[in-house]
Amino acid sequence: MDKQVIATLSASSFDYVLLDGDVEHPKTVKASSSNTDPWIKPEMLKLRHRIGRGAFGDVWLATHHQSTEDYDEYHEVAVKMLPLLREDQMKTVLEKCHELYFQLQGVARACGLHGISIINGRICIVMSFYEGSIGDKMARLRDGRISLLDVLRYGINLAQGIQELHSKGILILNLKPSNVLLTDSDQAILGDFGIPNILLGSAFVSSDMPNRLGTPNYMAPEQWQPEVRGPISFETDSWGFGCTIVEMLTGVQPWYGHPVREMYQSVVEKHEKAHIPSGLPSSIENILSGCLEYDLRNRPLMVDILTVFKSSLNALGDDGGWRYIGTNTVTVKSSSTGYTGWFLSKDHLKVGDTVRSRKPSNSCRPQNMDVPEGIVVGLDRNADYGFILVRVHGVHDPIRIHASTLERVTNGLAAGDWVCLKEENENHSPVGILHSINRDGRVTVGFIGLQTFWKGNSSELEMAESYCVGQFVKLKANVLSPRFEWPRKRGGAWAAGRISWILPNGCLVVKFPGLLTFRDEPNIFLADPSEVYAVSFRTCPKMTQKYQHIEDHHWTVRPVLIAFGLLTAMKLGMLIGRKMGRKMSPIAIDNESQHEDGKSVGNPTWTSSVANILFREGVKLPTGQ
Ligand SMILES: Nc1ncnc2c1ncn2[C@@H]1O[C@H](COP(=O)(O)OP(=O)(O)OP(=O)(O)O)[C@@H](O)[C@H]1O
Repeated sequence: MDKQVIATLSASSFDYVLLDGDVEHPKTVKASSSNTDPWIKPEMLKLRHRIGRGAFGDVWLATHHQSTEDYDEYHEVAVKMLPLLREDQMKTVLEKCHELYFQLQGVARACGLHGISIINGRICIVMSFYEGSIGDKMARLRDGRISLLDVLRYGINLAQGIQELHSKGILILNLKPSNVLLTDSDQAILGDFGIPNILLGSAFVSSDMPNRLGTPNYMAPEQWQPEVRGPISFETDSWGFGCTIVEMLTGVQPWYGHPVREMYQSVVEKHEKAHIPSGLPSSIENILSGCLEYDLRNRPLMVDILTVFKSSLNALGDDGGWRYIGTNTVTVKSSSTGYTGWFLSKDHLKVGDTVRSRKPSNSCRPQNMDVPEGIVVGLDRNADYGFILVRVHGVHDPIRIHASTLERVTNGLAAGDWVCLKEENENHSPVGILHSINRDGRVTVGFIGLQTFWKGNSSELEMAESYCVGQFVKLKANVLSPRFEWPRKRGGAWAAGRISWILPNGCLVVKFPGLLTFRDEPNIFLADPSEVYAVSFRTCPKMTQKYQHIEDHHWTVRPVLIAFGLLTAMKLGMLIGRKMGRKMSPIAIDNESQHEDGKSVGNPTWTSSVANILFREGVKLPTGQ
């Protein structure tokens, strides 16, 4: 028999007990109630009809009855009923909801949260009711497209709401037009506050509930498998925002009609993205393509989005048409370094910072180390991304250099460095990538095994071996059961693979060009950087290992080598045969002619040249010749 959850909410935590009972017909729900309590007694809620059914539960239109000695009020509310959870998950989810309730107090641009209840054993999030969403508005339009003017207006409202939640550390992870609600004054309001995140890891009673961190059409590459391809971060919402805006502009949902598996393949494996319509103002096109960058570090933050949307709205003419007001200050992607302007804008240099030349993205060695180490002594205030003055040891005058070519080094570390924890933690890979380091030493690191950033201090980290795209790697001999599947060659030895991509948590995407695969067999594998070592032609000690390394480059090496060997042997055989034939036949003919007419007997020129050839070829002449 199912158990009935009885919950008591207080400002600090939820207390709950489980009693035997029918979850569909709860007997009693005991709860404390005060002004600061999010708890709403279920009998105070009257569900009227269901508005919609989403992947993370149903939304109902309901009436909330509030009464005190002085007043009796009835409010229309929307109730999000979460899926039925297993008993052991209830407490965790209730605690998360409780925390969310207090975090959302005072947030202006997100749907108001009235409280939390439990009806029929299901956790209910009680929200303000709005007449409709952007999704509903699009559904009513003939072509489903929203005008650029309205897209910018709604986009600004939405970015403000997301920014408010981000400032409280909340990730939304479920941005889409149906989760952007519209007020009576046609303002956009954020209608979801990270419900996928609240439910992540929960065991649902119904097995068809997706254990997914969002709605597939809008999910960023790292969102599909945050522990493997993560971490999820604020920039994950930039992807969802980008998809939402593209849908508003085109009237077409990203990956519409595609099965979930195909969406995964397109976004995660093939690095595909929603199509940005052409003809947009360049600043909007630029920011949208930034939102849809595969590597989250290259995406803009909400603050960048807000700036661009606001300036683009100002640039719109009174008729809603586009008016040119200048070029965008942020470059899309630097061709020399491979970093986007959004990546570079995440850290601003200050006087006194220690800096060094920035490595090109995904490179192991710096291309030019103009500045191995220097101190910023002056900033060019006239340009956003201007030049700075750097004092370099041994150079008399400060060097004037572009800020984008430098990175800040704090306590010996810079964002992008490969690091490992001094004290190993079994929950995640020991090796990861540093994403940020504050001047006071606080760091965020992406590690395989963690869904979000590891946060700590630089004193807990040390440098680790770095990897780059193009390197060949092999599994370490002492790794008996690797974190990810790794292919073996004929004979059972681990194959060597080539790094084709590096994920933000240091996870290596490895291709095996030397592996002959058949139709459904994968040729792309993942690797934990702590479990592999780099192999190169130079470091292979023996000839056979060098050959094996070449063979690992491509599956055709062995067949081509065999074919080449056979061809050489055949050619050599034919050459010798031809030469032998040429040499033997005149002797035979001549011997015969000698017997027949005796004309050639005693021809010294012929006999000596034949003898020479035969001697060179090592053929023994019969005695007497
Ligand atoms: N506070 C609200 N007021 C009015 N309508 C709402 C409110 N919250 C959600 N809705 C509407 O209810 C419908 C269902 O919402 P719900 O969020 O459950 O579905 P979804 O967004 O499709 O899925 P998901 O569970 O992934 O969020 C949507 O059309 C949404 O616009």
